[in-house]
Amino acid sequence: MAGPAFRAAAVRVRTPATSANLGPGFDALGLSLGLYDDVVVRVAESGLHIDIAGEGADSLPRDEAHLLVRSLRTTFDLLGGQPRGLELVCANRIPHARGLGSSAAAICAGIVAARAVTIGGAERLDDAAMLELATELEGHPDNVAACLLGGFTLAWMDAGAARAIRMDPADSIVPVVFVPSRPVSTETARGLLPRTVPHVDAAANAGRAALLVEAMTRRPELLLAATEDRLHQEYRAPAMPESVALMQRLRADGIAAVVSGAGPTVLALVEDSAADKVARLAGEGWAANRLALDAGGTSVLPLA
Ligand SMILES: Nc1ncnc2c1ncn2[C@@H]1O[C@H](COP(=O)(O)OP(=O)(O)O)[C@@H](O)[C@H]1O
Ligand SMILES: N[C@@H](CCOP(=O)(O)O)C(=O)O
Repeated sequence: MAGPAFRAAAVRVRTPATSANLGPGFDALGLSLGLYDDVVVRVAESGLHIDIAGEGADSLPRDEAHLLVRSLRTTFDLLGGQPRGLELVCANRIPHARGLGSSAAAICAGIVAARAVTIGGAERLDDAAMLELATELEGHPDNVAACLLGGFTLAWMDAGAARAIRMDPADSIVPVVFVPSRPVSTETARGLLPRTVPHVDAAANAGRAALLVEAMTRRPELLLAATEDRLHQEYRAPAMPESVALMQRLRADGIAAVVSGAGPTVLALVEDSAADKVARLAGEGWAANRLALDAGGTSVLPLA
C-alpha cells in the first residue's frame, strides 16, 4: 500500500506550557499557560535537520533522539508512513524539567505538526486519537490534555484510553510562576511517590479536587482551600525542599500556591490586582513571572 502524501509547504505549530495537578488533581487537572514553544516543520527530500533556539539549544540532541522527532515519527507511522526528509526550526521558551510541561509541549507539537503536514491527516487521526497518542508518549494525561485543548482541563483514563474535557477558567485568575534555576525531571519526582497512601489522605484529595473545579471556573475565592493536596507535594519535598517551603510560606499568607506539575516550579493562582505584589514575594533565586491563561492549546498558525 502506498504511504501518505505530504504538503510541500511548511507548517508552524505553537504549543503552550501547562501546569498539571494544581494541588489535589494529581494526573487529572491541567491549566494551559500563555508561554509558548514554536516549531516550523517542513517535509524535505532527505535527511533530518534540526535548528534550535532558546531552551535546550546547547543540550538537546539534533537526531532521532529529540523528543519532538520521536513524537513526529510515531505519529507518521500511525498516519501510514514517514516522509523522506524533515526540517525543524524550534523556538523554545518553556523551561525544561521545571514542572511546566515542556515534554508534553514537544510531544503535542510533534503530533499536531505530523497531522498537519500529512494530506488527509485530520481524517486519519482525530482529536480523541491525538489525546490518546500524546498520553501514551507522555505517560500521564493531565499536561497533554491541557496542552492540546487549552483552558482548564480534566483528564481521566477509561479502559486504558485517555479522555478529557475542557473548561474555561474564570478570567479573573492570574497564574504567577516561580521558576528555580535547578531542574528536577518528572521521572525523578514521580519516583518519590509512595505506592499506597492513607485512605484519609485520598478522601481529603477527592473533596478538594472536586471543589477545585468549582473554584477554577466560578468561585476563585475558594482557591486556597481547593488547592490543598496530600497525595504528592510533600512526598516530593526531598527533591525540591525550597519549592515546598516557598509554597507553604505563600499558603500561610493566604495565597493559593501549589507545586506546578512534578515541580520544582511553584504556581500561585491570584487576582489581577495582587499578581505583581505576589511575584515579588519569592526573592532571590527564583524567576517570577505573571502569565496569561491560554485558551487555544496547541495550534497550527500561519507562517510568519
Ligand atoms: N522543546 C523540546 N524539544 C526537545 N525535547 C524537549 C523539549 N522540551 C522538553 N524536552 C525533553 O523533555 C525533558 C523534560 O521533561 P520532564 O522531565 O518531563 O519535565 P517537564 O516538566 O519540563 O515536562 C527535557 O529534558 C528534554 O529531554
Ligand atoms: N501529574 C504529573 C504531572 C507532571 O507534570 P510536568 O510538567 O512536571 O511534566 C506528575 O505530577 O508527575
